[in-house]
Amino acid sequence: MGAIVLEVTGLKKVYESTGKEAVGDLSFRLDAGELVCVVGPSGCGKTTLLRCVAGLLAPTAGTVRLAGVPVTGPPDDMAVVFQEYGRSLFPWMSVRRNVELPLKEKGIPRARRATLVSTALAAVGLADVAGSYPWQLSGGMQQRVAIARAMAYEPSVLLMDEPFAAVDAQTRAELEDLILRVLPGLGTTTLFITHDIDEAIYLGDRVIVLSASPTVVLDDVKVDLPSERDQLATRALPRFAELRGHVYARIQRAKDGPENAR
Ligand SMILES: Nc1ncnc2c1ncn2[C@@H]1O[C@H](COP(=O)(O)OP(=O)(O)OP(=O)(O)O)[C@@H](O)[C@H]1O
Repeated sequence: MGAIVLEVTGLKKVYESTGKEAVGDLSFRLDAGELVCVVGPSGCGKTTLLRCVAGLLAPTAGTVRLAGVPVTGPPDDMAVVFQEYGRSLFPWMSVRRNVELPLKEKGIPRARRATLVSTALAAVGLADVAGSYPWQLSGGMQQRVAIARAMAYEPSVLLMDEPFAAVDAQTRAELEDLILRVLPGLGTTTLFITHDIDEAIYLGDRVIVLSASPTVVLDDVKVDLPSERDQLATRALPRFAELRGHVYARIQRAKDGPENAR
């Protein structure tokens, strides 16, 4: 494996307004180029974790390091794809402009921007709707625009917060395969949050299982399936079923809280 790209150490988050301890004590690391999925019971602090990693929320204790540098605000070389595609795209900007905007802010020259935008839109199969507006597209297409925007940005780390939770099952499978197809070529390190155990195993090199809140890491499961994944063949493998059973059992126990889950 490559160098450690993302390192979370002793992360704790207490929301001061309510006194709620959303994240208890989390530590894990991601190596260069890995796609690591995070699963856990509902309300266990997955989104809180992602916001702390993204530098959008200050942790109460602990650190997040990106290539060894502590994260104290949104890092330049990180991109985030949220679940709510409807709210993450600007409705008054064309698809092309939406994808281009962060590249402008990054200071990338016009010609290079045009190449990056065209390449990303072609990779997600949206080259022919570059001039359309987000509200003219289906939900799945809008989420593909958000993925293209993240890809074009060429981040060293990509964070995805239940990005496919709001699309139908068929679109979801297509978007999962899109991720598997495009990310390896970018060399991006990805933290992918999902509540779907099958999705976590299908996509991940590893699956990190979180306990109920206050959250700790219960398990860090290596997904030892062939790296070439296929919606039907991979999910039919006996090893896939074993991994699913293992993670499922972990989460069931995790619902009882960290002290009962080990
Ligand atoms: N801004 C906030 N202020 C106070 N409490 C919050 C805030 N955001 C989240 N919480 C609480 O922190 C806990 C963790 O919430 P979070 O959204 O991080 O969990 P989650 O695992 O992403 O949830 P889900 O699986 O339902 O998406 C919950 O009890 C939630 O109510």
